[in-house]
Amino acid sequence: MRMREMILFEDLELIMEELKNNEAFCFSMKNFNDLPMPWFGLDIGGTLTKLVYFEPTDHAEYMDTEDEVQRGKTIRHYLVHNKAYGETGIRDEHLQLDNVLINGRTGTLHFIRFPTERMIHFIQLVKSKGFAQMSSTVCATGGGAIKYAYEAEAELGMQLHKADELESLISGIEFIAENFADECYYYDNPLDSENCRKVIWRWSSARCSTTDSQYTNENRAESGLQYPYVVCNIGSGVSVLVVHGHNKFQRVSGSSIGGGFFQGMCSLLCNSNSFEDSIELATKGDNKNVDKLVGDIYGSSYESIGLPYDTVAASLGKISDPSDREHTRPEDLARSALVTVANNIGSIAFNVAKQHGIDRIAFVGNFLRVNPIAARHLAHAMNFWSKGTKKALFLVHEGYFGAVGCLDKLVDVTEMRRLLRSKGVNLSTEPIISS
Ligand SMILES: Nc1ncnc2c1ncn2[C@@H]1O[C@H](COP(=O)(O)OP(=O)(O)OP(=O)(O)O)[C@@H](O)[C@H]1O
Ligand SMILES: CC(C)(CO)[C@@H](O)C(=O)NCCC(=O)O
Repeated sequence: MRMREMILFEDLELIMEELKNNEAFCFSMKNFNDLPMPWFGLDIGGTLTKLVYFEPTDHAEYMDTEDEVQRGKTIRHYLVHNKAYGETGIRDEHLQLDNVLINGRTGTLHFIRFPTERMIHFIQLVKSKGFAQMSSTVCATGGGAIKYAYEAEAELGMQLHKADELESLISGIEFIAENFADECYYYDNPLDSENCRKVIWRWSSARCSTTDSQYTNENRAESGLQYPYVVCNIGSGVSVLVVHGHNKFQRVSGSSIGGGFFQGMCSLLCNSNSFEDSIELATKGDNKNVDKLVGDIYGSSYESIGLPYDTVAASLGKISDPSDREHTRPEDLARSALVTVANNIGSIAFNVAKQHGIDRIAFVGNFLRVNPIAARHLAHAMNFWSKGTKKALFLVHEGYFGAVGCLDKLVDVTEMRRLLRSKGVNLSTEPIISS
């Protein structure tokens, strides 16, 4: 088991080195030759579980077994024909990606999410629908891949291919952003309601070109997320990573004031029952009614240190007196919670980017789902504090990169097999070495 994880996640170069230097180094590719269709990537997070289903569309070319084709049909019937599963499962149809090439196979990526608190129920559902008996490849990441491993593996009688959540996150970002030109965007004039525009940011080409009317087609969007770049993942909690190259990254900072904190605050302060309700409230609110601004303290900007009049000086600073509570609107409180979380994360991400001399910061995670207010605040904060030198980038598939990335680990395996064969290395078909 250990050996399999090593092969899956260690750097390919390292394995090649090992093989060159140690003739006795022998391992089995049996398990990798045999990655039965269909493939699933599962990211079991602190709040949401993200399920990515890769549906092959090239059966004829690959002569999949009748069994595999049949399994595909059964899963399609349940997963792809529905947009909602029970009361809490949702398929994000607008994110579906067709003609994706993974591990040498072409197919469609489907994106599904449900609350992690339903995980045990999900395992039971998979069992009751008979999906567990079907041979398939399930890659899993996120804290829940460890926490629920026993239940999943014992109840379903299948083995999860486990992957580290941050490795998967970066792999997923790079895989999607390299393959889908319209994935990445930034905001021009983020806090200007009249002139705010989303602009596509090309990962690798020098030109921005799109026909999608929601985006402007500006040729001045130059190059995309080249190395190094910062990733700020805003899930339940926040992780900030510096990425120096392929498979080379470091988690340099984090914060517990993230998406979980926002929803917790809205639940307490505004009786909000869901993230969507909290966002709706925040959209109607004005944080200036409850937050104390620099202008409220100075009567103007604090120019000598560059703090504008409308910068929040103290979150919730206008409602410290108990008598203020009666007049406080839930909408304003929700907006304040949103802006506070966004500003705090913006400040951490900016300091990381500054400390490491990096200009591009990609913000991802489901806190940004249906949440342009937070994204625009982050964009403004990066722009303002860096005097326009650092850019906040956003990605369309927001919270799904971990799930895609753990699937994408299969690509490395195929690539490794190809490389080893090209070097004339004979692979053993003995069972995998453990230890
Ligand atoms: N439908 C939703 N239900 C609950 N939270 C949602 C929903 N949509 C967006 N969110 C926000 O997304 C956050 C979770 O984001 P994400 O799925 O990226 O993280 P996670 O993987 O659950 O957490 P972590 O990475 O910290 O383990 C929530 O805390 C909430 O702020
Ligand atoms: C614990 C994880 C990595 C789980 O995804 C995430 O929730 C997180 O980064 N939380 C913030 C922890 C911190 O304060 O650094």
